[in-house]
Amino acid sequence: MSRIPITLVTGFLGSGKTTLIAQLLTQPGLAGTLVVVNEFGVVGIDHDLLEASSDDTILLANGCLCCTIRGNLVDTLLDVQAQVADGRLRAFDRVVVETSGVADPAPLLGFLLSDAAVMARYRLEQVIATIDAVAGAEALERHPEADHQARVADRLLLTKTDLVTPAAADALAARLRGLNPVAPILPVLQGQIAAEELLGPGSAQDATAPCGPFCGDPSHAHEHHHHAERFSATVLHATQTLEEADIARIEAALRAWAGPHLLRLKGILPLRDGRVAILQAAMMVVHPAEFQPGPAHAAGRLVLIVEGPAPAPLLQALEGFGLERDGVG
Ligand SMILES: Nc1nc2c(ncn2[C@@H]2O[C@H](COP(=O)(O)OP(=O)(O)OP(=O)(O)O)[C@@H](O)[C@H]2O)c(=O)[nH]1
Repeated sequence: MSRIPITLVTGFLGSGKTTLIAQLLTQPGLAGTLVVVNEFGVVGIDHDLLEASSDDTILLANGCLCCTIRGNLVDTLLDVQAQVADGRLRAFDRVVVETSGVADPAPLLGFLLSDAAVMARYRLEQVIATIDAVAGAEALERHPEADHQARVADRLLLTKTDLVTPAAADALAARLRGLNPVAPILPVLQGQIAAEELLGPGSAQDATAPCGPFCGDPSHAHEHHHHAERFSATVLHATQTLEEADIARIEAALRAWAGPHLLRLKGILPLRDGRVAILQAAMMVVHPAEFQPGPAHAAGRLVLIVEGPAPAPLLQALEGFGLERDGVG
């Protein structure tokens, strides 16, 4: 059974998460989506769109399902699977989770990645953050949650650019690039974006993104480390293919070091046998590596987002596997 991809949509209060998701749901490709939201109705669902409901899960006319988080996200994700299994809920092939605007997504990623039952049925595809061009800079300044949301995202969506000058939007984009040098920044008006542009394999596996976490173009002057910042983003390039046993050793090195200082780690490492190993971690959780058939000439990358500078002993250990730091911190 193939695992169901999860896209986490994070972003500060009022930054346009609901607008984005509601717009995505109108697109035919997303008909089999289950949307999980924090509060009933936050997806702004027009009641005409509602077709049926079971417990607190509602079926929208376009075929999407929408449910509210009961207890915690892990319980909800397992519960909806149980509902599908016993026929109470129609099957779904994608999950979009709208997190609370004030939630720090890093612990949430940790919970997801650490739950074996969830990870057996689902896979974390990507994290999208909406950043409000009007209020975003202040939110980043005042709220560590907003800062974390921007740092851990695979894609940053700059919303409400119609309400600010191009110079202000550029200044915020530059700031975001400083916080998260590896995520592409996409301006989105009223949530209007083609699902294909946004969803899909996710950056951890998306070696072809124009300038994503795995941007390999040396002409892109990413600033990967910021001494003045509390956090650093470090990108390591794979200079060689690896054996499965090497991946186990890399996981062990990461486990020895993971902790609350680790906001997020994502990696795609090519193996000698043509597969790739996908690594993901957040906080103290290092999810067991997943092995997939790799795209030909997959460019291996590992991105570390940590509080403080990336620890030298870990970088040294990773260097032993041919993972070389991209740029100087
Ligand atoms: N002008 C303008 N308004 C927008 C845009 N995107 C969203 N909005 C408006 O911003 C307001 C907040 O958007 P929401 O989608 O509810 O934001 P949210 O992140 O889901 O908010 P919370 O659920 O409170 O965290 C709504 O009134 C939207 O219509 C945009 O690109 N331009």
